[in-house]
Amino acid sequence: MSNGIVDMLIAGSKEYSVLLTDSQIGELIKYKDILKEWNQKINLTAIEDDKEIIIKHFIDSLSIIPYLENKEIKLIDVGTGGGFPGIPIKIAFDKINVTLLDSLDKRIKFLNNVISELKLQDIRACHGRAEDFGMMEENREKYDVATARAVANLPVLLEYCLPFVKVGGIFIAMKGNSTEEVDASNKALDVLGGKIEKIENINLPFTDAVRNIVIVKKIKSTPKKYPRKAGKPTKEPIL
Ligand SMILES: C[S@@+](CC[C@H](N)C(=O)[O-])C[C@H]1O[C@@H](n2cnc3c(N)ncnc32)[C@H](O)[C@@H]1O
Repeated sequence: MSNGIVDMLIAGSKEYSVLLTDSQIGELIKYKDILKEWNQKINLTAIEDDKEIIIKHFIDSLSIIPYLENKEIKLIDVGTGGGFPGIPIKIAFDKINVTLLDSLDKRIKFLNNVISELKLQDIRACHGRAEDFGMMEENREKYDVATARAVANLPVLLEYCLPFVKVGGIFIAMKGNSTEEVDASNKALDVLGGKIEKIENINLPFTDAVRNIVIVKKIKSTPKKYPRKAGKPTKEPIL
């Protein structure tokens, strides 16, 4: 294990007040190795360098932990891809119950392999589209938190994610510069039952990059007709 990347992981996560144990660090490094190995066979990430994986995938994923309540919450990560932010959050914050959702089955196979290799508990990887999954009774308004990073623009993401969130829960969108998307989201927020609680600008450690964390509070139940059928939210966003 290279000390350079371990030091980076420790220092970077500390910036977000996340103090990793030796065993959590070991799990993250093992996850990185499995990610790199599977990335040779299936497209999981364009980022292949160890340090870049640590910073742009792991530390970035951990940046939302300060916004989670410190109790046994249920979280769904929509469009999780290679497991971001859901898997680093699960590793660093063990008491959380995580559902990873993605529409590409080969990514789900990878995620199931990570879950079994790391012996992670209270986490499942599901193959499906947010539009279909969010209509199922067992998923509808059943989560305290929904997250999404690099999946779609905010009006579309609100339609994908708010149906999963209980009234009183939150949706956390991880964005670059979110100003235009936030401006375009008033109607979607109103229709789907959300309200922007805050937008945090945070610096990604070891880089000049600024990230926007958009926290949307679910203030009323989402009408049953949303999400609309698969593909419709992107083709005709609620604007
Ligand atoms: C650019 S990747 C981002 C992956 C990961 N969140 C990250 O930040 O590295 C977007 C992922 O969202 C998934 N996706 C896109 N639309 C989706 C939908 N409607 N329902 C579920 N997954 C979706 C894609 O299959 C892809 O894995």
